[in-house]
Amino acid sequence: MADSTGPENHKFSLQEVLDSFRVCLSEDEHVSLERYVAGWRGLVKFMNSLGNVFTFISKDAVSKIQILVNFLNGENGSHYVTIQSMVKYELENGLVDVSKRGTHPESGCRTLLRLHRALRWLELFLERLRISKEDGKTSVMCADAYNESLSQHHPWVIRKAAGMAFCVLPGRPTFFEVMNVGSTEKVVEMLGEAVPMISKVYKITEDLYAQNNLLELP
Ligand SMILES: CCCCCCCCCCCCC/C=C/[C@@H](O)[C@H](COP(=O)(O)O)NC(=O)CCCCCCCCCCCCCCC
Repeated sequence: MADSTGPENHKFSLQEVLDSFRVCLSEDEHVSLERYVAGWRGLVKFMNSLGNVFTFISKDAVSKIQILVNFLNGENGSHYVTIQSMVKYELENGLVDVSKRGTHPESGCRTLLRLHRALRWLELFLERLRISKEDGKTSVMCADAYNESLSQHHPWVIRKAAGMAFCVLPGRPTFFEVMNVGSTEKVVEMLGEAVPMISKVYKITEDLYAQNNLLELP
């Protein structure tokens, strides 16, 4: 009998989540917003399964995901099919606050930029996890990845709170177990495939934002 439980109910695997970032790319390197957002949804679910201390992080991610979902389901949804079409549509129609926050504080472009910056953190963190040894500390990997990327965009108080959350991250064995991918070898293999895909999505988005001068949107 076919599995009728659907992706929401069957046992959570990080592999499926990371797959979203593979399938969000079309052959001509357009990035599907719906699948990008689906990837983030899965990541948030994973993060929530690690404990309540991460709620302040996931809340922010969830509200950003929701903003994008509203655009996707809204009357102009056809312009939000890919990140490329979203950028074009919002810029051509003056829907982005470019230098300071004004009439469009929650544009798709600035909202996605926040997730995009966090994707760089994810890429760096997963790569550290992939090459880590048995006694590797997830808190250190996470903090190093954060300091090298996302932290540069955060004020002191957020950096402090993030640092505290990292300290209570579960250790590498628990982390690998919660991923629900299988043996350590399997996890490493899965990460070996996922990280380059995430890098690719990151790079395409980064280039698109750079070409349109969108990397510092308020
Ligand atoms: C698994 C450990 C989770 C560590 C997550 C590391 C990221 C730390 C980010 C701390 C963000 C704190 C919340 C607030 C952020 C906002 O101020 C800030 C700016 O927004 P604004 O311009 O609208 O004001 N927002 C952001 O930068 C967006 C942050 C989005 C964070 C999403 C993190 C999701 C992490 C998913 C974890 C999955 C781990 C999988 C690993 C196997």
